[in-house]
Amino acid sequence: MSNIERVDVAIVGAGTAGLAALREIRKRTDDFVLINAGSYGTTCARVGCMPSKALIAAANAFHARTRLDEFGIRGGEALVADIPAVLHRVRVLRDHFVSGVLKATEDLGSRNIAAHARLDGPNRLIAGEHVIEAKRIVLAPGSSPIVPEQWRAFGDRIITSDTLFEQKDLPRRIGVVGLGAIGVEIAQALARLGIEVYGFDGADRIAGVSDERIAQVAQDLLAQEFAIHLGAQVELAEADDGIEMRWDGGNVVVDKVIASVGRRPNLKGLGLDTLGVPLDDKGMPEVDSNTMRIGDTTIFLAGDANGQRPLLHEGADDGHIAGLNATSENPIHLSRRIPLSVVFSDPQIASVGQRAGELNPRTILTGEVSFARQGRARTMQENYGLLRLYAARENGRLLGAEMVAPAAEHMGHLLALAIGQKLTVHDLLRMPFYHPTLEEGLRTALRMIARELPPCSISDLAGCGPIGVEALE
Ligand SMILES: Cc1cc2nc3c(=O)[nH]c(=O)nc-3n(C[C@H](O)[C@H](O)[C@H](O)COP(=O)(O)OP(=O)(O)OC[C@H]3O[C@@H](n4cnc5c(N)ncnc54)[C@H](O)[C@@H]3O)c2cc1C
Ligand SMILES: NC(=O)c1ccc[n+]([C@@H]2O[C@H](COP(=O)([O-])OP(=O)(O)OC[C@H]3O[C@@H](n4cnc5c(N)ncnc54)[C@H](O)[C@@H]3O)[C@@H](O)[C@H]2O)c1
Repeated sequence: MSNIERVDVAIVGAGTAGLAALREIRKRTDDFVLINAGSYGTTCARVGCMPSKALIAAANAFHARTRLDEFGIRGGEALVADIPAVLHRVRVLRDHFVSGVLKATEDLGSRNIAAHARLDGPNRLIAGEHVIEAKRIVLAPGSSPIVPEQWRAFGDRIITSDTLFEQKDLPRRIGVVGLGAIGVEIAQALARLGIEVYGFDGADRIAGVSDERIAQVAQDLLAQEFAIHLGAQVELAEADDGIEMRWDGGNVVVDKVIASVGRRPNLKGLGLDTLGVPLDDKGMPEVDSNTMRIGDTTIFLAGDANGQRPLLHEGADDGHIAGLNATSENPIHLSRRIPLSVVFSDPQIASVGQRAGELNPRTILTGEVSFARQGRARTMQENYGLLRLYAARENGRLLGAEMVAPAAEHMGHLLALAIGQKLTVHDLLRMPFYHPTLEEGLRTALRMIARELPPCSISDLAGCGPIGVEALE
């Protein structure tokens, strides 16, 4: 072991959260080290957000052929998905995104240590040959896919998001266990590329949707593309021609199984037990989400590793807050953004603000729109899905929304702004709704709530009732 190295700040993990912390820390001090185990380039760019979206885009492009006939365009059935080429493109894009991320650390020299770090008390880290004493420490070690122990016997026939994008080709039949964000996105993409997909979830709703109606519509739509079994406990067994998936109610043989049953914070071996703070049964300390501080220590836990909001933009915010606090004398408390999540299925599944399950049905008004007959959605042949808005009964303030809808990513952002600005349904109805747009569907849902509220003036323009002509609504 070398001598003790003393620094102001040590960052553990060069993922999105760690790099966001690094950006803040570099503005204030050069006296830091960054320690990263394994590959650089971040989970998001290497094996997460970006390669998954590249795969989804290819799948959606191929799937478009199934609607061409209805547009009057012939010959779509002759198109072929060249899976190795699809996967190659995913990796080319992935490499491009990773190379962009690598620039953030290339000039760090000896301040960048490639090693696994563990705490050895509140201010000390052991990282390979290095012993580092730091006044403040930002821990941002991320999370890893969970693979049930008994499945490990199936070797590389069990795929996770860590290995999916490395595949050179894909087999004919794939089981997907866990239909959260990852499972839903990947299962639909693979099905659209022509693979027989069998999806399972132990819960009774997909993609963590809390609104029962939205969950049902999402499930019905996705079930048109691949088999969905909910409330299913799946067991795997060796079969002559693959892996047999058994559940209460049936069995099917597949070639490979994707484990998408969640991700676990990388806390094992991190030495949190040396901090002298209470840990819960998962080994997680209490973390203040406005400072990212662990208890009253000088240690900050950011990103997926704290298990609070395992999303890219939230991890970046965590890192930013942790980086600020790791270089500040007095704690800086920052408020968090309006919750927003988007699952990139087609249609997209999104939630913004408070979810149905978090609200008291007696104190809210609900408005909804089905996109089945919505004008613009019909012109694009994307006329499916449902959006539900929740507003406070007492004053019409928008509280949240859940949706499975075309362009949900855009409506989700618009609604997040409205909720953040504490706008009411009447305020929203005063904005222009261009014709013909999907946002006109949003207006329908807003009007539904407005009808339950006392009128706010003689006319709030868009709030006046529907015209009653489908193509104009
Ligand atoms: C398939 C997939 C798709 C996703 N899609 C989206 C999406 O569309 N939108 C979205 O918002 N989010 C998405 N996410 C989630 C998003 O990728 C994560 O929330 C985000 O990448 C977490 O960043 P992080 O900095 O916490 O962790 P990471 O980026 O994983 O960084 C952690 C780093 O710490 C290192 N490390 C771990 N332990 C140690 C240690 N002891 N010592 C030193 N280094 C260590 C790791 O090797 C890693 O380099 C997706 C995730 C996956 C897997
Ligand atoms: N578009 C996005 O924003 C996006 C995309 C992918 C991932 N992510 C992030 O990555 C994180 C991890 O995603 P994920 O989908 O792996 O986790 P998740 O926790 O969202 O979903 C896991 C699913 O697996 C199910 N499950 C758990 N154990 C099971 C079992 N034994 N059998 C059957 N089903 C089981 C759960 O009921 C749940 O529906 C998410 O929390 C999300 O924040 C986000």
